[in-house]
Amino acid sequence: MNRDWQQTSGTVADALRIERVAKRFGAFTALDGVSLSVKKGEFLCLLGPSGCGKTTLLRIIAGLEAASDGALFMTAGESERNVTRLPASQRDYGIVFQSYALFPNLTVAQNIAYGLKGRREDKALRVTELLALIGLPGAGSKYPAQLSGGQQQRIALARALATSPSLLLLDEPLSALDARVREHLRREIKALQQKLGVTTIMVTHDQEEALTMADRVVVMNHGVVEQIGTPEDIYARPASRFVAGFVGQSNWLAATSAGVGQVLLGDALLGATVTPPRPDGHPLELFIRPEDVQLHANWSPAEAQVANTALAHVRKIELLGGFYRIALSVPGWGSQPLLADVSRGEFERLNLSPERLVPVSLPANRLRAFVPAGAASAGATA
Ligand SMILES: Nc1ncnc2c1ncn2[C@@H]1O[C@H](COP(=O)(O)OP(=O)(O)OP(=O)(O)O)[C@@H](O)[C@H]1O
Repeated sequence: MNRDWQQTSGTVADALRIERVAKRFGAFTALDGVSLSVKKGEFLCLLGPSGCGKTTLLRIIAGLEAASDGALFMTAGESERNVTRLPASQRDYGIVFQSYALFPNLTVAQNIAYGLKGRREDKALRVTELLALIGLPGAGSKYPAQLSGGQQQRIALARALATSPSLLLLDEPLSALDARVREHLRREIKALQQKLGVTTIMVTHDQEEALTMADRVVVMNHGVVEQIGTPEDIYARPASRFVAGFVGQSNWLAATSAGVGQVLLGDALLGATVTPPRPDGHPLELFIRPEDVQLHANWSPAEAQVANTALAHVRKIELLGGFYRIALSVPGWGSQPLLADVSRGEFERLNLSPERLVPVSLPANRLRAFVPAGAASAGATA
């Protein structure tokens, strides 16, 4: 047995383990101690803004770039292998890049068969199987230029899957396609990945893509991992100020800490999730999604007693397709702008109109407090 292989216990559920990987380009640190593991059969997305290091991490996993520090382990059967120094050609993965990267002078069938070894008839059989799998059964004799962008990317996917690799790496595979094709292919790739159960890591800067396709999302910023979680975790329970601001729409309200689980917003004490606790008077930024802001039809005694409730002025009403976005300001909370998203049915029930007063609540379990970006001891809610 190769000495790089070792029996492991408890980690074989992980297809890939990355331990404190760093990458430096001269004096610049592109990755700063990234650790994560990918479960067998999982679809993991690396999400982050341009330059955060996600492509560099994918290239290190592929062996196309060497890590400056740290280690990578891949699992095969019951064994885990240290692949940190293994050349790309000896790693078991298929890869799809943003640009289709098909050979223009080879037919679709020849492109797919490119990495396959063995008898000609076996290869032909495998190509037919793969073409059926990606929904292009008759395309084998065509050339890439005769296919649309979306079709070419499906061929690239078939080529990456041809050798049945244990790991599928996708580097922004949809970003060169137009929106409609992109959405369609998202669903196709996800369905194919689930059908084959192939462990997949996809790089994207598109949050919608990550949230709709991934089992877990790794949010990166400036070469570090900000949060790893399910799409629901990332969206509803962001672990840092950066994640909260990067993913989805959010309201940000300046407040100060005021005791355990409480904040002072304008003149009002509100309940909020503030962890770790901050000393009283510490500046905070309150975060709440527009769809979590609740509007009430009446200012009844029952509503008045709901915690975190006050009267708001309706400033502006916008119809954004399937829902209304209502701009509010609440004098009792310092009159900072506050957006609320309500469904069309809810909008009718509320009978809203500009300059009306409407009771508004910020549910304490959806109201999260972060230390403002750039403030000392940058902290986050858990
Ligand atoms: N070969 C290189 N030499 C020097 N700097 C590099 C090299 N490759 C990447 N970088 C730098 O490392 C940082 C991370 O790059 P990377 O391509 O991983 O980012 P990314 O998150 O994938 O962004 P994008 O979506 O724009 O590709 C960037 O600031 C980039 O300029």
